[in-house]
This record gives sequence, C-alpha cells and structure tokens, in this order.
Amino acid sequence: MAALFVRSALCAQRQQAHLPVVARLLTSTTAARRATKTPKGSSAAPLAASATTNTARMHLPSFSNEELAEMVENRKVSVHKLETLLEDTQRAVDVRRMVTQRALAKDGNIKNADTAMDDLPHGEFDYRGFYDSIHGTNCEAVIGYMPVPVGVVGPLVVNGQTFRVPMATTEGALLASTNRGCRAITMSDGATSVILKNGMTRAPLVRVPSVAYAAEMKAWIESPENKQALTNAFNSTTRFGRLQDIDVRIAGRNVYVRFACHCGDAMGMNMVTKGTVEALALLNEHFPEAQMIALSGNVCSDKKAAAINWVEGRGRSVVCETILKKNVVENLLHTTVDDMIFVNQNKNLIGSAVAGSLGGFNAHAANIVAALFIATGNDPAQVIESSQCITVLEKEGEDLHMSVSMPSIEIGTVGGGTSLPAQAAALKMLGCQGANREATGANADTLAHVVASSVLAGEISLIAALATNDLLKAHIDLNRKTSSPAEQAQEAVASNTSSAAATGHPSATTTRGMHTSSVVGHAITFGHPSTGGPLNARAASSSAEQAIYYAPGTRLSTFAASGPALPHSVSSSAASADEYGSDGPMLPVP
Ligand SMILES: CC(C)(COP(=O)([O-])OP(=O)([O-])OC[C@H]1O[C@@H](n2cnc3c(N)ncnc32)[C@H](O)[C@@H]1OP(=O)([O-])[O-])[C@@H](O)C(=O)NCCC(=O)NCCSC(=O)C[C@@](C)(O)CC(=O)[O-]
Ligand SMILES: NC(=O)C1=CN([C@@H]2O[C@H](COP(=O)(O)OP(=O)(O)OC[C@H]3O[C@@H](n4cnc5c(N)ncnc54)[C@H](OP(=O)(O)O)[C@@H]3O)[C@@H](O)[C@H]2O)C=CC1
Repeated sequence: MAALFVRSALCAQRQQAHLPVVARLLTSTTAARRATKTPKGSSAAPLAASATTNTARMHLPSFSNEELAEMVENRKVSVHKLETLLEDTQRAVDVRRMVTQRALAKDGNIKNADTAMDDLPHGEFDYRGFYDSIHGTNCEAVIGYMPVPVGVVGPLVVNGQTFRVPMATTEGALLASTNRGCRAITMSDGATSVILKNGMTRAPLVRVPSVAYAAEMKAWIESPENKQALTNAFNSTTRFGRLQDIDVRIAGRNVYVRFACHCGDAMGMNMVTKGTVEALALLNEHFPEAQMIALSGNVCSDKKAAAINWVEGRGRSVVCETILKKNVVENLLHTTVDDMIFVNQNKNLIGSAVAGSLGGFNAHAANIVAALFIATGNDPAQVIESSQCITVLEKEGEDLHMSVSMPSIEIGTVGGGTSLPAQAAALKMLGCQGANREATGANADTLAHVVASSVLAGEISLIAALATNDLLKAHIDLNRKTSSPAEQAQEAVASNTSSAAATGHPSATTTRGMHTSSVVGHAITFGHPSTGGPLNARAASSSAEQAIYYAPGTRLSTFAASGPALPHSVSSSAASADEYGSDGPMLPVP
C-alpha cells in the first residue's frame, strides 16, 4: 500500500505544495506509475528493486496531521493502517481522533461534537483529578489505574442515526471484526432496534413460618390494590425510578419478591435496592412474622447466569435486526448467505444446545458488551447477563435477515462509573451522556440500541470469518505482535511496491482460508459507501479468490493438503525467551 505514496523527486521537493493534498497525492502517484511503466512482457525488475524506487519513495510522515486526516477522509489512506504507515503510534492516534471528531460533527448526531472526545485520555492524563473523582464513589484502597486501549468502530447506522462506537479491549481483532460488521450493516441500509421491556430487578429473600403463610403473602402482593400500595412505597424513594412489576416465587418457606423497576437513565441497582427496602417495610406491617433474610435472594438475578433473566428479562430487553444484502455478504464478508445461515444454525443454535447453554445462542456477544461496558463506565460484572443473546439468521429473498435478541441488557448513562471523565466522553461520542432532560430514560435507551446493534455487527463478522475459516488467521495477525510498527512499515513498503510495479495499484496481502492471496487495489477501495466509497475490490479481483474460498463442509484433508499459511512449527526445546519472556521448561508430553 505504501506504493500509493510513492512520489516523484519533484513532488518530494514540494514543488506542488500549492495543490490540495489529494491532488498532489494523485499527481505524484500517477507520476510514479508513469516512471515505472514497463512494456508488456518486459522482464524489467520490480519497482522495489529498481533505482527509481529508492529516490521516488515518499513516506506518509512528511504530511501534516491535517493533510493525513484529509487523505483518510478521501479514502486515499486506510485509517486502519496509520500506525504502520506513519511508523508512529501516537501520531496515528492523533490523526484517527481528528478524523473521528470531524466525522462526529459531520454526522450531526450529537451536541458539541468538537469537544465530545476531549476527556478521553490519549496522552497526558490528569491522574490527580482522576483520584479526586473516584474517591468515595468508585473504588477503595486505590493504588493506581489500569490503562485499557479504546478504539472506535463505525459508522453504524441504527434507527436512522449514525454512531461512532467506542470500545475498550485488549483483544486484538475485536474492533477490526466489529468494524467490518458495522460496515456490512450500514451498507445494507442500517439496523432497526426495539426495546420490548424495561425493568431492573431486585428480589429479596423473605422467610415465613409456613407454606400457607407464603401463599397468603403472594396473594396479598398480587392483589391490584396492595400492588399499588407497594408501588407507591417503592417509588417514594426515587425521583426517577418507577416500579413496573412484582413477581413472587415460592420455594418451601422462602418467598422471593422480584421487584422490577424502570430506572430512567440509570442502570439502577442501587436505586431498585433502595425502593425494595421501603416496599418491604410496608409488607412487613401486614406480615409481621415474615423475616427478611437477604436483601438479594438471587432470584434477581444479578451478576450470575440465570434462566430467569433469559426468560423474563432484566434491564432492557432489546431486539435488533438488519437485512444484509447478498452482494455485501459476498463482497465484503467473502462468503454466502447460505453458508452464514449454515454456520449459525449448527454453531450458535445446535452447538449451544449441545453445550446446555443459558442464553448463549450467539458467537461472541460478550466480547462487544464487555468492550462497550468498560468504555462507557457500566458495571463489567453485569456482562454475564447483559450478553445473553440469540442470533437468528434467515433467508430474505436472496438476502440475509439477521437479528439478535438480548433480553437483559443492564446499562445506564448516569450513576456508577458513567460520570467519570473518560467514560463520560465515550458516552458523549454516542450522544447519550448523563440524564436525558426531555425524556427520562431516553439516553439509556440509546445506549441499549447501540449495544444491541454493535453485538449484531460482531455476530455478522465472526460468523462470516468462521464460514471462510479466517478466525485463526485474523487472531494471529491482529492478536500477536510479530514485529514493530517500523518493521511492519518496511514490510508494507516492500510488498506493496513490488505489487505496484505490476499493476500500478497498491495492494494488500491477505490470507483467506489456508491460502494467501494478493488483493489488488485494496488500499484505494476501502471506504464506507455511506461516504461514497466503493465495495471492497476483493470479490471483483478474484478468480484466485474462488480457489481459496472454503465453504463450510470443506473436507479437513483439503485444508491439510493446501499447505499452511500460519506459523505452526514449535521447537522441541525453548532455547531462548519468547515475546512473553517465557523460556521455562515445556510441559512433559503425556
Ligand atoms: C479481521 C477481519 C475483520 C479481516 O477481514 P477482511 O475481510 O480480510 O478485512 P478487510 O481488510 O478486507 O477489511 C474489511 C473491513 O473490515 C474492517 N477492518 C479490517 N481490518 C481492520 C482494522 N485493522 N481496523 C479496523 N477495521 C478493520 C473494516 O471495516 C474494513 O473495511 P474498510 O474500513 O477498510 O473499508 C476478519 O477476518 C474477522 O472479522 N475475523 C474474525 C475475528 C473476530 O471476530 N474475533 C472476535 C473474537 S473471537 C472470540 O474471542 C470468541 C470465540 C471465537 O471464541 C467465540 C466462539 O466460540 O465463536
Ligand atoms: N446496590 C447493589 O446491590 C448493586 C450496586 N451496583 C452498583 O450500583 C451502581 C449503579 O447503581 P445506580 O442505581 O444505577 O446508580 P446510582 O446509585 O449512582 O444512582 C443513580 C442516581 O442518579 C439519579 N438520577 C439523576 N438523573 C437520573 C435519570 N435521568 N435517570 C435515573 N436516575 C437519575 C438518581 O436519582 P434518585 O435518587 O432520585 O433515584 C440516583 O441518585 C454501579 O456502581 C454498580 O456497580 C451494582 C450491582 C449491585
């Protein structure tokens, strides 16, 4: 891809400085192409090896951040490759922030787009202010802080709104994958998300003298008049919480009273617990022999896998759908509608059934939920129920209808960690920080839609990657460090320059299935269609692509025979320390 930036010596001297940057870039690229053009059938050496290359090569670092941002916006430079091309990770972050901030302003979705990201640390960090803000609220016995990288995916179009979604993770490949899914959704006219139910729950354990007493208590609570009295007591403790339902379960002499509350923009665990105490006081007046054993009796059920959340819902119950166009599935995801349905059915539905899964009928909803919870200051321990999800794929004509149903997304935009400056910045990027003053709960609703649609994006990309057998390759590429950005840049220059000699286009080398293929024109074909970018050129490039594509059901022997594309050899002894500093003895072979 670096061949795109091959510039003539004339250009390098900036004699064209008066031209807009993109025009300069195109002119210089054309000049470079002309300089390297060889007659058909000529055996001239590839560009990388020629003398012309060395003088003509021009690296991106010579451009200003403003110019680089413009190139990214004009799809002349891939925003994903900035670290490698600039050989400077901090600058890459700066340019990406500039691009993201300008995109937020252009989307027109949020107020104060130019300052939304200001408090998301990316360099200097006000640790004193941070310690002040967490004291007495978020953590005790503090000894420091844990930096977790935050990336951004999108544009993601949901319910007609465009989002740039911040995600905090240390799992390489997760953002690349979710981003691909966002692109697939947005290229297919967006996603639609609906909230079916909203009720954060707390179920105290009340102990009574007999099962008859328990039944009497249940009947009393369920009478409309008493239910209203309990509701009034509950609601008296909060300006924003509104009790929705009371569900009573009995096990012998144990009574579990499950209060479900609409908590406005808060996730609401403190809020609902406070309301519960007041309602129990009233209950106790009528049932003096009842004893409160535990304020949480686990029927809530908080921070544990439980069927009650899966069936009844907890927090917001959300369903989100999209119809992926056939050409998007084929050209962007490199697979087919039928293959994705086949993988989903046999993995997410049957596989999860065989595993006895509880709300885990999905590929990796938890990945996206966790990254979004950490970025937005939501409680990561609630990922367990918030990521319960069933992913359904069905044919819609020749296209693919895809949905995620998530009955228990527990999130808030006020309370807990959401008001810390960095986390609040992530919420500002989504246009839903803090309390919604026009419609209480609308900000948390927005966040729930973002969570569900981002999960949908993650499902799309991972199911496709499994269908094309790309999972391991993606993780070896993006989850393990093999070389420094500078070394990667040199590799990129070498591989792209030689390819450019033959084609006049930059290229990217990629592996699909168990083979490696060279994708021509990759670097100038990225870019979102919503901003006028074309489809990934890979499908168009590709008779070779056909040869390396494995449909689900490919015989295992075919993989083996096709030769390894991944590093797979291990030495019998660990002679020197690896990148993890591990040079200890290997485990004995059983
Ligand atoms: C890695 C890809 C996306 C490559 O996929 P690709 O099709 O080769 O990518 P591409 O280079 O052709 O780019 C296509 C688009 O992908 C995105 N993309 C591509 N690269 C980047 C990047 N660096 N940064 C940001 N976005 C990126 C981006 O949207 C890009 O479009 P563009 O913007 O260029 O026009 C694909 O192979 C993939 O999605 N693999 C799956 C990886 C994955 O989903 N990992 C999740 C974790 S797996 C796990 O933890 C759970 C598991 C698996 O155990 C659960 C289970 O049991 O199933
Ligand atoms: N207590 C427990 O058992 C558990 C607690 N947690 C922790 O609880 C915290 C979250 O509790 P949560 O109750 O959400 O947060 P908070 O305890 O911070 O309470 C939310 C506060 O925001 C106020 N508020 C202002 N505007 C709004 C609005 N628009 N909508 C809703 N509330 C508004 C509420 O007012 P008002 O007082 O009038 O309601 C309330 O004081 C997290 O730190 C989480 O980790 C997690 C699990 C269990």
